[in-house]
Amino acid sequence: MNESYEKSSTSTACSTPTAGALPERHHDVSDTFYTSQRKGRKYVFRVRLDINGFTLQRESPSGTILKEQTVKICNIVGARCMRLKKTRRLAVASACACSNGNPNSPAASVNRSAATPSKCSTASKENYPCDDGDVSAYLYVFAYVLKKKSLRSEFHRERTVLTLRFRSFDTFEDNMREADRWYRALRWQLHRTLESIFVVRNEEDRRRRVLVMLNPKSGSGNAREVFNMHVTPVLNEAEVPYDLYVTKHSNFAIEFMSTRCLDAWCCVVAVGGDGLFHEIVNGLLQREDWAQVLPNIALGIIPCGSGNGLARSIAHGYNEPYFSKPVLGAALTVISGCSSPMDVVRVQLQSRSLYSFLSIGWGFISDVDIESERIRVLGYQRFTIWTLYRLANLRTYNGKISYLLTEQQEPSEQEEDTSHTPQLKMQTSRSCNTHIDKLSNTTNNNPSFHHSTEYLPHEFADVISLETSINQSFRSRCDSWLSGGSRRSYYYSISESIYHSLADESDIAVQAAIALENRQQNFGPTSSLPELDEPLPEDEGWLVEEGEFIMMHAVYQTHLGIDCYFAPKAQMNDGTIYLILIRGGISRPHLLSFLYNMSTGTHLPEVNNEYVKVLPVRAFRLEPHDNHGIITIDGERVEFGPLQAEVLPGIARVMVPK
Ligand SMILES: Nc1ncnc2c1ncn2[C@@H]1O[C@H](COP(=O)(O)OP(=O)(O)OP(=O)(O)O)[C@@H](O)[C@H]1O
Repeated sequence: MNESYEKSSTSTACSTPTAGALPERHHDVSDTFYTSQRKGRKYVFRVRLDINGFTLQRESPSGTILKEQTVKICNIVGARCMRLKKTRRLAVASACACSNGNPNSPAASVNRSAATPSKCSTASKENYPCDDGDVSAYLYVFAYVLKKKSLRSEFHRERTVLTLRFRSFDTFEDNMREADRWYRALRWQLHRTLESIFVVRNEEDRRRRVLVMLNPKSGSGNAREVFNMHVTPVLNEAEVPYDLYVTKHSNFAIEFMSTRCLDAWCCVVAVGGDGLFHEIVNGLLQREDWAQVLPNIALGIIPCGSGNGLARSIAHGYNEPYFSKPVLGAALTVISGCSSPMDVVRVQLQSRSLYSFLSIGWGFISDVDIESERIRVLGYQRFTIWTLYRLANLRTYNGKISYLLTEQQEPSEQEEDTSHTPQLKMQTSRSCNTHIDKLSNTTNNNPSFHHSTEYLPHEFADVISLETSINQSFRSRCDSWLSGGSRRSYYYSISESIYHSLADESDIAVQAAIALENRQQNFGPTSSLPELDEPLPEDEGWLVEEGEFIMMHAVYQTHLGIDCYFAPKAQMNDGTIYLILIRGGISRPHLLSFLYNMSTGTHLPEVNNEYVKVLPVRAFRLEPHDNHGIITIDGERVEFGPLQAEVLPGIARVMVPK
């Protein structure tokens, strides 16, 4: 959807172009625009931008308001001021049109200009053919609005471009100043809704960027294409600077996160599955300075794996549509600037301890998760197929599970109210495309941008792909994000980068794993549990379940996968592990019904019964009596044997939708 409005040449308000920043207490802007349609009818619009977003009021000639539309600030990701690239024919045909779908309309041209944008500066005139007679400046506002196709259908996000055309003044420069004033007002409003994690307290602080960690082997192996095609356009629209690292082997992300200086980044986004996110969390908690780093770095995920339990749980928890465009929703989450505390579970195995954000499994579900790896090529379907196979060949496991029940708590109110943080300065508060700076030669406020390659150690330098940067030109960014396959863009395309994945058994991958194990020290919060080989204290209320089990699954997010609504009561930071036990002896139809209903979250009994139990706990210990079986943590296989786990409420921060 695109909407285009032209600034009336008879505008009344705010018609004096102002070059500098807006005064702090006056960031609302309003003006009169008009649209005209093919049949020649003109509509007058009052357009206002304030803390709520854009309000567009259509007026009758007598000044009565006929219709009001809003584009909410929470749905707006960014804006661009540009000079429209068009041929003379289009210039004539498109004047002031706002008709949707009109190929000649400026709005329709937005999409084309996204492909070859006319960078709006005097210099750009030389590079791009412009209609010399048109001195208009355009403000394109990008929003992703919640829509429903029909009453019955699910909500989905639809990209909307609102186009405002400024042409009250005789020169392009003056019109651009006016467009830029609106642009700055919008940036101001957008920044007000950001959390402190995305802002710096004073101008001396180092500018920080988004660290993107991408696993090219996630899911069906198309994470790079997904990122290029669906994520970078959104990051660019929102002017979010980022650095992309493509993992070379497993444990790459652990190594990176645990050993590198992370000062350059305000958040880490995993483009992959839960396994990659697990590596990121564990890498961070293997740092000696974890206590300083963890609260100051938000963690995000773009779902490209085969399970995607965390991404689904985040979307579910915030009523964000997931199924139509999961990657788009996650990309919008990343740029939302919002984060929430998230529980992490500390797991003690016999040989080491590690951290988990999703689940610990023993038995049926873990068997399916790991054994179905051999049919990974089928994507998410591999789980369904292997579930049926395991059901036909049911196994039971003998063991003892001890646990400490928890009181159900309200989620902690740790989120700061940062909606009004005027003393803070947004890290990305200056756009590289604020052409007005070039036009008016205002270099004084130019912060010195640090390109993060300066923080790169040599061994990682070859995997960075300089996809985008706030100080690169818009043109080069477009080249890089438009298509990994296009000829023009291949210089920037990561598919042409020197990245080569390494097989797990390759020398480098093996050496990396050994180095990691040798170096592995566990920092992170200290455990409140006794050592794994020590008895549990009798006076602390530990309870025990013992015997034959089909499975034990401990979960702390709502979803284990996109359609596995496993723990409906779980919340991101409720300090609770949901321990779900299925005992041996359960009938196959009962088990089948449990498994079948997992997709709707109706598989758990209201009241625990002989075979199925749901136990909200804060810690537990698993002691298998067999010497074989599969144990998974966050869907990844770990050593088989006894383990114990305890919840660390809200110690990490995860990026969430607005
Ligand atoms: N370049 C790589 N080559 C091979 N394996 C890798 C590479 N990068 C990461 N890995 C490993 O791949 C494993 C799985 O990755 P990831 O979680 O991203 O995808 P997935 O398993 O398909 O998704 P999910 O965990 O949601 O099921 C991780 O444990 C990680 O260690």
